[in-house]
Amino acid sequence: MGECVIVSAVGLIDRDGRVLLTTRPEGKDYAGFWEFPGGKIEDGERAESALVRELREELGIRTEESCLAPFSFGTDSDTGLLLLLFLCRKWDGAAQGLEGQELKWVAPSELLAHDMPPIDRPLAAQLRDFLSGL
Ligand SMILES: Nc1nc2c([nH]c(=O)n2[C@H]2C[C@H](O)[C@@H](COP(=O)(O)OP(=O)(O)OP(=O)(O)O)O2)c(=O)[nH]1
Repeated sequence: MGECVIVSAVGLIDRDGRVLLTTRPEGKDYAGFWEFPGGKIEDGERAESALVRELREELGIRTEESCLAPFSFGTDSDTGLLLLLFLCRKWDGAAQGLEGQELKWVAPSELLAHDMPPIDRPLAAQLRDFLSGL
């Protein structure tokens, strides 16, 4: 049994109700797949501070822990990955792909039309339903 890797990720929701997806960089797991921005939580780090840090490093936007609302989580039994998905509607700055990743603001109904790692698909479906008021 391998280690549990915990990842914090976020559904950033803009004023039009669209969600930001970004591509996974070349050379990493699931390269080219669409994902929610975020990354691994470092030793001793809180889930929310990891996200605030990742959003600054990867997208150049600033947010605060109090702007991150826990939404859902998913697990991958093959890899032991635990993905914590937060939602955020408030940040400063315009998101840019600082690590060469592509960015796309996606309508909730279009989320599942994107290739995503398996752990993301049920989360994307929940998010679509939540944003559509189902
Ligand atoms: N950020 C993010 N990672 C995801 C998602 N879905 C999913 O399976 N993952 C996986 C891919 C990776 O195995 C892991 C995240 O690791 P990462 O590569 O982004 O983390 P990191 O920036 O700390 O990377 P590194 O230290 O390994 O370079 O979670 C998702 O929606 N967002």
